Amino acid sequence: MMNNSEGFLYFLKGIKHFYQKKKVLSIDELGIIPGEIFGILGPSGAGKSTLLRLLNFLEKPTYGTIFYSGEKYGSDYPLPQLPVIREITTVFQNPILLNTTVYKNVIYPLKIRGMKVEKKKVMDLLTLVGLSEKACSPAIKLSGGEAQRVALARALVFNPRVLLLDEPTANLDPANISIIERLITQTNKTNKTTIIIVTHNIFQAKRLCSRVLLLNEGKPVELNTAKNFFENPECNFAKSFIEGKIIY
Ligand SMILES: Nc1ncnc2c1ncn2[C@@H]1O[C@H](COP(=O)(O)OP(=O)(O)OP(=O)(O)O)[C@@H](O)[C@H]1O
Repeated sequence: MMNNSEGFLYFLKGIKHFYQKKKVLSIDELGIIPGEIFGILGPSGAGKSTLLRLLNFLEKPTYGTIFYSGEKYGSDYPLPQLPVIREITTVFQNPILLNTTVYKNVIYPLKIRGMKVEKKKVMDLLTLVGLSEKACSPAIKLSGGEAQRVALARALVFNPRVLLLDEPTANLDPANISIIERLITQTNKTNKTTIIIVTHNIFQAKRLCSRVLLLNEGKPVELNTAKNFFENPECNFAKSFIEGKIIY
């Protein structure tokens, strides 16, 4: 099969995804560049979370192929094996924490991967998210913003190759948003982590992303550099979306 996947970490080709008989995603071609921060925008129900689920290989697309790191996965191929899946991690909007301490939550991914736990590194990470003093506190007693920061620390502790973020700062106050955004940028710069973020917050996308994709009703409407998208969008739908005129 001919493809243009070269140079991309992910390359989606002929993706169509259905829930029951409803087509919720339809993407002819989409490449994600290694080391970029890629934003997925769009009204509610546009298919953003579905796209993230496919990128995390939580489910197979109904049709089409996902090239990841040069290998083919998708409707005609099996899902990746555990070592590949474990390179990728998702932080959800309402993370589920284990009913134990903050510290044990953060080291959990190291344990299941059989990786060494270096206490100092874990504590440094907790300091970065402003939670070193709560390392021994039960995770269930945390506020929403604190829980979200633990979830991010837990995602970053094993230095993932891909970090998928689904509305990571929805419902958080500006202080928490800024801690999380700083860590996202820093992780991308320091570790060259490829980061794909779904956000309703166009200002956040503008602050963080190198490129953005605008989805509507499961289809790409505009794919552009963040700079061009926000300063000079190509299509009217994007213009209206940025101006907050899309009602959803
Ligand atoms: N498990 C599922 N079963 C059936 N339909 C689903 C399922 N998950 C999502 N959908 C439908 O697929 C469509 C896309 O949903 P998705 O959650 O990907 O949108 P979204 O852009 O992330 O929306 P939001 O911004 O509201 O989170 C919606 O119409 C939704 O109702």
